[in-house]
Amino acid sequence: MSKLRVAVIGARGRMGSEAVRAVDAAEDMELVAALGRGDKLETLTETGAQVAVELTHPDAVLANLEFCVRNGIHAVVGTTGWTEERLATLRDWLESAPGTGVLIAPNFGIGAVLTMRFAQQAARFFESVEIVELHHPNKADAPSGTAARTAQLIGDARHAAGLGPQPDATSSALEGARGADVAGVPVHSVRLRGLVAHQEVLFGDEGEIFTIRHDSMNRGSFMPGVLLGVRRVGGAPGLTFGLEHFMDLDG
Ligand SMILES: NC(=O)C1=CN([C@@H]2O[C@H](COP(=O)(O)OP(=O)(O)OC[C@H]3O[C@@H](n4cnc5c(N)ncnc54)[C@H](O)[C@@H]3O)[C@@H](O)[C@H]2O)C=CC1
Ligand SMILES: O=C(O)C1=N[C@H](C(=O)O)C[C@H](O)C1
Repeated sequence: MSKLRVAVIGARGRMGSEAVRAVDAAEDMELVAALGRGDKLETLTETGAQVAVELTHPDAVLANLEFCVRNGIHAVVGTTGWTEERLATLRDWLESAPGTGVLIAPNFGIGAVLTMRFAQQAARFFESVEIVELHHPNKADAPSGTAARTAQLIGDARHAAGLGPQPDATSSALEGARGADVAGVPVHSVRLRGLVAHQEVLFGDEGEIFTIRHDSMNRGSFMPGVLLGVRRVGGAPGLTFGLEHFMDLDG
């Protein structure tokens, strides 16, 4: 069986270098290109890449994906910074490229995907909810893509269940003290040397607290998810948002 021809964009970064190693070690894949900042995207077409793994920066990801989609190269994207407007732009490009698939995974960690699912399930049962995400201090964005996605899923579930805003009597606060409001959920971002990627979702109601916590101790933890995405994205034309769509969570 022929191997999947895979490229990594952002190959010299923390995640990209790990992805290069993982793709290289996968028996069903061939690493055909490892692009860093300043390298030409044309290398992707010249090397016949079938799937590109995109792990760069929110400012760079759209241009890289435009090139991939216009050239029929499937993409597995870990880069953060997605807004509805950016997603709409990407969907427009994909409409003109039937057969091309893009997976955007806010988090490739299996435990992080489960955290999001469990938080979504728990949302309607608790009056209060807050998210604390904790990352290394070199991270470019805050809140994390994972926390933003988790908050959105919780906010949507609360709305669907008819829950109103959560109680909060704060009438005076230093700016930022209550975190960022994402879909009605306060999100607090910690940046601390020594951390990799961590998240706590705290649910509260009268007399009980329910906490869901996930810790990525190293970036190797993301690689099974990256490889799953690479194997599956070619069979999923259009935009897939979230690795859970390639996992049998209810099985
Ligand atoms: N979805 C997930 O599970 C994960 C996502 N991330 C996200 O992945 C992204 C990268 O994270 P890190 O690897 O920690 O960052 P990093 O800063 O270590 O690496 C990014 C690399 O991309 C390069 N780069 C920037 N612009 C480029 C361009 N136009 N073309 C090619 N290379 C370019 C940089 O020079 C750098 O080497 C971030 O958005 C981060 O939040 C990080 C970890 C897990
Ligand atoms: O930058 C990181 O490190 C991570 N970014 C992603 C995010 O913003 O959610 C995924 C993970 O948290 C690590």
